[in-house]
Amino acid sequence: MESETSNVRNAVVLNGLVLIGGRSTRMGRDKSLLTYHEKNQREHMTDLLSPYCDTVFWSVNKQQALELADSGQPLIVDAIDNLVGPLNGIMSAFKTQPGAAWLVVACDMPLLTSRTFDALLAGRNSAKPATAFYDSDGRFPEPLLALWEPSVWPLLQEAVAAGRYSPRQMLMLTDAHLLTPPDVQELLNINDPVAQVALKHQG
Ligand SMILES: Nc1nc2c(ncn2[C@@H]2O[C@H](COP(=O)(O)OP(=O)(O)OP(=O)(O)O)[C@@H](O)[C@H]2O)c(=O)[nH]1
Repeated sequence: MESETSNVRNAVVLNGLVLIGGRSTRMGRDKSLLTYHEKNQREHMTDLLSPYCDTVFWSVNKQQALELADSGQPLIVDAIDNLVGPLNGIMSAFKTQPGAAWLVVACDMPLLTSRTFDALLAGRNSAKPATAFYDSDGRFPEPLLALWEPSVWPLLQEAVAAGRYSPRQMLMLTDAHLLTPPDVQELLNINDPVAQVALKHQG
């Protein structure tokens, strides 16, 4: 009975969202256009998400929306006024399709593999507003790889109205279901050229 119930809950559309709308000020170049694998990060992440998702969207800022208008790539444009940061992408996705669940990933996690996504999907608890991993210190949720359920949408709206804009805070406030990642190294963010060079030397 339990598994039947969770199957019914999981019958909602699951979309992918690759966050590429950031400013990349620390990197000095658009992080989503960096190439660590055969394709740049925005395309590589799309390939990783595709097997799990009905449609994979790129979460873009308004300038990128103009540049990518003819790309054929499904886009979600930041639509929340005065909100800069990844939460704008997540909120805008729910605004577009409130009834869908969203598998959201940042573009700057080049070590992610399907092993981590398999674990997230296998550990999904759709009775909770979100499922995510503990980050490298093992105490807090990693904010930019998470599966957000439709039930989180009103909670996000309330939080933003109260002036809270951090996805990590959202996961904590909403009592997200948290998992231990199969390999915490895969959650590494590469935000600046020093980290990028260190990664190259490491690999
Ligand atoms: N759609 C959207 N995505 C964002 C926004 N800000 C950040 N992101 C994405 O969220 C992820 C994490 O971004 P951060 O590293 O915190 O910020 P950033 O702007 O990319 O980089 P910095 O300017 O160096 O802080 C990346 O995948 C970004 O592309 C935003 O305002 N809108």
